[in-house]
Order: sequence, then structure tokens, then C-alpha cells
Amino acid sequence: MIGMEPSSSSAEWKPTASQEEQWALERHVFHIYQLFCNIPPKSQAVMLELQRDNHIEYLMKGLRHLGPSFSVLDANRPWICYWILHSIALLGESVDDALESNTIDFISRCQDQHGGYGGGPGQMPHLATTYAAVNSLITLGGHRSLSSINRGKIYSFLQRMKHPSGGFSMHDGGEVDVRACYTAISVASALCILDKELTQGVGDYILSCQTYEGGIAGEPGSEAHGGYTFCGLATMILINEANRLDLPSLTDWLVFRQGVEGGFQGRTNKLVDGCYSFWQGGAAVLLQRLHEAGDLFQSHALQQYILLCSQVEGGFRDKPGKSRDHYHTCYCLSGLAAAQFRWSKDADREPLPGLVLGPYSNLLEPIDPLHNIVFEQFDEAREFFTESQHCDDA
Ligand SMILES: CC(C)=CCC/C(C)=C/CC/C(C)=C/COP(=O)(O)OP(=O)(O)O
Ligand SMILES: [Zn+2]
Repeated sequence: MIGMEPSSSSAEWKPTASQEEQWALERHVFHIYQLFCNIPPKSQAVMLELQRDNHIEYLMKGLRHLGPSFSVLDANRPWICYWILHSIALLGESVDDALESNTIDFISRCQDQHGGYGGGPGQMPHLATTYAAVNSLITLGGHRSLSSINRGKIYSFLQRMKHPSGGFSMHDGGEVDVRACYTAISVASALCILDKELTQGVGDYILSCQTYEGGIAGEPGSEAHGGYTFCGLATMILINEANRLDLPSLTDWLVFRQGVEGGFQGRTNKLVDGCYSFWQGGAAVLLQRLHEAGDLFQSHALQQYILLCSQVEGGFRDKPGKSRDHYHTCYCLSGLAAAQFRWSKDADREPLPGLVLGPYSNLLEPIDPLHNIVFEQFDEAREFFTESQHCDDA
């Protein structure tokens, strides 16, 4: 009742750990925004500027260190290649010939003799690292890079990963989940080897992962999450079955994942994180393209979170207080690209720039949002694979 003294039970009320975390983050982010508002417009423009040179320096250094001596995240090296190369491509830059050649050689050494790529030379092939390796080689582009991919053997690997549930296993005897479906179908689509044998049952599996909240979980019975929602939705679009999903409830779930900080959270009641700028922002773009719908998220607020809260001097981070890394750099930049363009229903047409926060020089290269590869490189690869061999439609 209004005006009543707190009862003994409300006096005992204490916030939960996640409420405290949420409030601490809000205070931190609002402090940044307050600083931003209290400085002259000229300095505001500086704060909103994409620090291209610093990002490129950070990324190039990361790629050069990816040689044989690299031991951190040892089973992840194709991923590090992809996060770095895709970030460089989004910034409209490319690597020099020597670095390009070394990277192609390195990724080729991760290719298994029976198809697919492992996390490092001699490691067992895995769907996630196969996706990362293929996306890296497409991003590098050119004959040497594209022809280094053994598409026939990748097809056999994908067939071998097919699971009786309709989904895919991440590796021989590995877990079956929505990530595996996405990485398998994305690779097959990008390499023009997608056929009915691969798509059979995939839609049923993804449908079984859509939850009561509307988002998509990693596996049946789990919690809806942005990472898996992007993977599930992109997969359904690639196999032409998106309309089987409950799209209104998916849309409803997604639009409520953008927080007061401007960034996205991955799931209900969790903190916002820069990487969901792509997983959730990319999924929103896919929904917008499906329906030719208006904006499903606040593009201005998302760009503000990425530039003011995730951007550091060279690289991007999850949130203030965290350190930069290549994963967050890749997905903050991918999310920024998702927010900067207008997405037309015609997937073959290059998207046009929309609202660009900060100086116009912040504008990134557009992406193909289904595969998360820069549009121009994706287009080149499609042409290369269609011309070099047959391209089977599913
Ligand atoms: C293509 C590919 C391999 C996609 C991967 C998609 C992806 C990012 C899945 C997320 C996995 C997950 C449940 C993270 C939760 O981490 P957390 O509990 O630390 O984070 P949270 O609090 O933000 O949920
Ligand atoms: Zn993150």
C-alpha cells in the first residue's frame, strides 16, 4: 500500500547477486554516457570515432603471432584466424602477401586427410573449426586460398557428421546441437555443396530447440540463448524452412534482449555483452530481411554501446571492466555492421548504408549476415565455386 512503512518482510528484502551485478553494470555504463554528454561536441565526436588504426595494429599483431609457437587456445587456431581476418575485412583492410600466404599454409595444415579442419595441425576435424577455416579462406579470397579447400572431402565429412536426430555432431562421437547444424549448413551453403541429404531432418531438429520464451536453445530442453538463436534462425533460412518457426514469438523474445545500456544480453536476466551485438543484432537483421520489417532494435543505442562501452584503444571487449580479445573484436565489429546497414529482402543485393553513428568514416564493409562473411568476398567465393564445379541447390 502506498505510504506504508516497509513491513518486516520488505525490510529484510535483499537484492539477488544478479540484480546487484546488473545495477553495477548500469552505473558503470551510465557513468560513461554521462561523461560523454558533459563534454563538448568536438570531444564527443572523438569518443564515437572508430579507432581504425589502433584496431588494425592490434589485429595484425594477433595474426603474426599465430605461428607454430602459439600455444594459448591451442585447439582454436582457425577461429583466431577467422576472428582476426574477418575484423580486418570489416574495416576494409587486407593483409600483406606474406601474411596471406602463411595463413593459407597454416590453415591448410589443419585440413584432415578425410575432410574438414581441426583446431590445429594433426587435430581431429571439428565442425566449428571447419566453419572458421572456410570463412577465413573465403575472407582472404583469391584462387590460391579458395582452391585450397577440398570441397569433395568436406562434403564426406559433413555426411559423416549427420546424426539420426536430423542434426549434426560437432565431431566423431561429439555433441549434437544447434551450433553443429549451423556450422555444417553454413559451410555447405558457402561452398555450394548443400543438398537434400544434408538438409534432411535439420528443420525438425531446430524446431525442437525453440523454447516457450520464443528464442532458440542449444539443444532440446535447454534455455533460449542469443548465440543459438542466431545459429538456429540462420540455419532455417539457409534450408528454406524459416516459416516453420514460431517467428512472432522469436521476434518478441529477441526485441526484449536489448538492454537499457544499448547492448544486447544473451538470455533473460543476464548482463549485456558486446558479442551479442552480432548474435542478437544479426538475428534481428535476418528477421528484418524475412519480413521486410522496420527496425527491430534501436540501432543508435547499439552503436553507442559498441563504440563507447566495448571499444578500447585497439580491440573491443564484452563490457567496461573486461579485457579486449579477438572474439569480442570480431563480434562487436560484426554487430556494428549489422546496425549500420539497411537490409533488403533480396539477399543477393549488397545492403545500403543506413544510420551511421559518429563520423561517416565509421562505416564498415557490409556483410552477408547468414554466413558472417564480408559481402564482396562472399560473392567472389560463390562465383568461384559455382563456376569451378556444379552448385547443387537443396
Ligand atoms: C557459430 C558458433 C560456434 C556459434 C556459437 C554461438 C554462441 C555464442 C553460443 C553461446 C553459448 C552460451 C550458452 C554461452 C553462455 O555463456 P555465459 O553463461 O558465459 O554468458 P551469458 O551470461 O551471456 O549467457
Ligand atoms: Zn561475450
